[in-house]
Amino acid sequence: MPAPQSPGNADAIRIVGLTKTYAASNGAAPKQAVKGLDLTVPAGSVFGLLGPNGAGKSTTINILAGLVRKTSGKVTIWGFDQDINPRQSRAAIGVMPQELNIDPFLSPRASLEVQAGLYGVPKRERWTDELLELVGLTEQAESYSRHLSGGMKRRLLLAKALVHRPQVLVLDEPTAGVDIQLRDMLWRNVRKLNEQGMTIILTTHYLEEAEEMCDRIAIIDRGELLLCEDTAALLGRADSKTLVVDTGPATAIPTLPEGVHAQRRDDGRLAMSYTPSRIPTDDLIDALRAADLPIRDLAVEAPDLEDVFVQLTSRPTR
Ligand SMILES: Nc1ncnc2c1ncn2[C@@H]1O[C@H](COP(=O)(O)OP(=O)(O)OP(=O)(O)O)[C@@H](O)[C@H]1O
Repeated sequence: MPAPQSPGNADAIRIVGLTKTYAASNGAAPKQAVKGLDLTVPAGSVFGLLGPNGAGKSTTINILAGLVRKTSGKVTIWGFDQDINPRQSRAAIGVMPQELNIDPFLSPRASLEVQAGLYGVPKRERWTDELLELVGLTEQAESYSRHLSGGMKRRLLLAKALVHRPQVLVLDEPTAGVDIQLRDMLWRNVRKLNEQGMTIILTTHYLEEAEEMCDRIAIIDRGELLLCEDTAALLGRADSKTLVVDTGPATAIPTLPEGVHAQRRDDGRLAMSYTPSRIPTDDLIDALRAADLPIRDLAVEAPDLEDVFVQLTSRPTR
């Protein structure tokens, strides 16, 4: 697949002042799902859009995909303003949705051909065989899609999102409820496509996955942006560490500096959580020595994205 052309600037997506209010229906009040969102996704990045349930992630993605009409704001995809150049901005993005919206009576090959037709991809520019190969559906190419397993349907959705060779690929919760093999296949493909120059945007509830895959992460909550940073910088924000020490057969917890939270883990090791900006690691070691505890082995556990997320939103992801 040829590397996507540059958008003429460094941003794959630019969102300015985006709002979305769903109209009142069935007695429910109008719902403002997105409240003035500003967001920029650099070209070539793997970008994570995270947030608790109801944060406005799907609404934002559906606006990018042209499936939901924004209330106000400006959305530019690969340099094309959605309002001024709707066709080009739509052609620059491919979306793998959460729902398995596949025509059960079409084969995977026919689904891809129909999708290519919808995007106006000329026959000679189609890459149906390559796509089937990419997602591992060559053998099932001519079967009815209704006979595919759930995992195979998801793979077909990925292929469908790619028929028009978009510069930006959006994956909405791509691994929710999928098995490890499919997850590995997805991430291998995502890495490959990204190496070829495609910008990837993904939402996920699995923070380890975001931490591993994304080089930049935005966290939104209640329709507003809480932060948008490189993953490494984001992880550096959490001012917490855990010192885990094998103190031998001892079970008592020694006197430790104030503010240290200590517990014995199931394997007998002493785990001490502390705030490194306030309590030097040395003070913990000194406290163990003062209590005559041997230090047979020790490890420092760094904070992960889950810690940062909970600190920022005061809620777990689910
Ligand atoms: N069609 C709709 N009509 C009315 N309200 C809606 C509609 N779609 C979403 N909402 C509301 O808008 C808010 C944002 O929803 P959205 O689906 O964008 O969040 P999300 O971050 O994707 O959440 P999740 O992680 O649960 O998928 C929620 O309060 C939701 O109930």
